[in-house]
Amino acid sequence: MSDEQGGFFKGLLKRVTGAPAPAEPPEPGTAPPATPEAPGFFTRLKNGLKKTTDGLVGRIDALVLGKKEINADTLEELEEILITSDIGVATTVELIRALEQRLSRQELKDGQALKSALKEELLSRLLACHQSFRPEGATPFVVLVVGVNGVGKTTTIGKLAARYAAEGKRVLLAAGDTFRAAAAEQLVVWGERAGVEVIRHQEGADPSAVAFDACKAAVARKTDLLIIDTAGRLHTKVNLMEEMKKIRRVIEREIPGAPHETLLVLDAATGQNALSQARLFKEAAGVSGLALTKLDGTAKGGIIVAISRECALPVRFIGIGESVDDLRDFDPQEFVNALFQA
Ligand SMILES: Nc1nc2c(ncn2[C@@H]2O[C@H](COP(=O)(O)OP(=O)(O)OP(=O)(O)O)[C@@H](O)[C@H]2O)c(=O)[nH]1
Repeated sequence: MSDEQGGFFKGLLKRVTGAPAPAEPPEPGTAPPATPEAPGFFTRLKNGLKKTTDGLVGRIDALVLGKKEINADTLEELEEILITSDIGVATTVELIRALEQRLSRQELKDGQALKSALKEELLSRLLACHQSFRPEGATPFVVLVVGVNGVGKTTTIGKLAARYAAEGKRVLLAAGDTFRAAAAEQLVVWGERAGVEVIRHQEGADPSAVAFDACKAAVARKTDLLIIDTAGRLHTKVNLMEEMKKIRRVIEREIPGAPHETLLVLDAATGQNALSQARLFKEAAGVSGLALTKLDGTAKGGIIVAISRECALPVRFIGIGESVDDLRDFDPQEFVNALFQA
């Protein structure tokens, strides 16, 4: 079993066996203990972003602590913090320029004002290219999911299938990753859990043939949402990129206007690497939206700002854990609030 499979099945096992033990009955005459509420998504988001918060906001706090005034030197030090928090050089330069202007307008009186100004500037950049994912306006609505291996594509598809099936949509999955039999198995497990069918072929089959069959089946079954997985292909392999173009051509021919979304899945923990994958895939694969996974447990969450700003692509979803409800619509306001632990 590969590490990825191992991780997947371990995650599954954890979920299966991780149910809390039945509570002891309360002592006679005592009130039953209050059942702790499962933490809400915002709390989980805050917890998930903790490392990024510590690395970014924590260092800003340390920078301004005890400072009587914010000046050009403070902004220079802030520049270094932003760059090393994976916000990216281009976006950092832009942010620092905006803060310099605020400084010259005497708007940055103290550390708190600096933090608030930075929060506003980050938010406005995230909002500039924000657009939520709405699988509407076409039946079937076809989503092609791309990205290098191990970033969380299959998991993301599984989570989306579960969510939209629960909303009452007719969902169909296609196991276009025919390079690894385990990839299709993994998708089938997610499909079973969500009560969603999976179109799959033998290992080594032509992924375009899977896409073709899936499109035909989706039209025949009046599916609302068809999600097509692809192999974890490396952007350096030209032939694999060509194959992705072939899959697109097949989909376009079968369902005019499709794919309606080409979702690039990126592992946030890979930082600058995720940014270069986004640049390459954007051109080669016609990416229209992004899913940033594994924001939990990484200090590199700032990459979300760099990617959405520098690639001008909307972040549709963020992943903050392995369980089914750890994939959420990306909400810029909620994200910056969680980042600044507001
Ligand atoms: N902590 C955390 N783990 C995640 C998240 N999303 C996915 N994972 C884990 O990342 C690992 C890889 O996920 P997969 O979905 O198998 O990745 P993939 O891109 O489909 O990989 P290939 O099938 O090899 O192409 C699994 O162990 C997932 O449980 C997330 O948001 N947070």
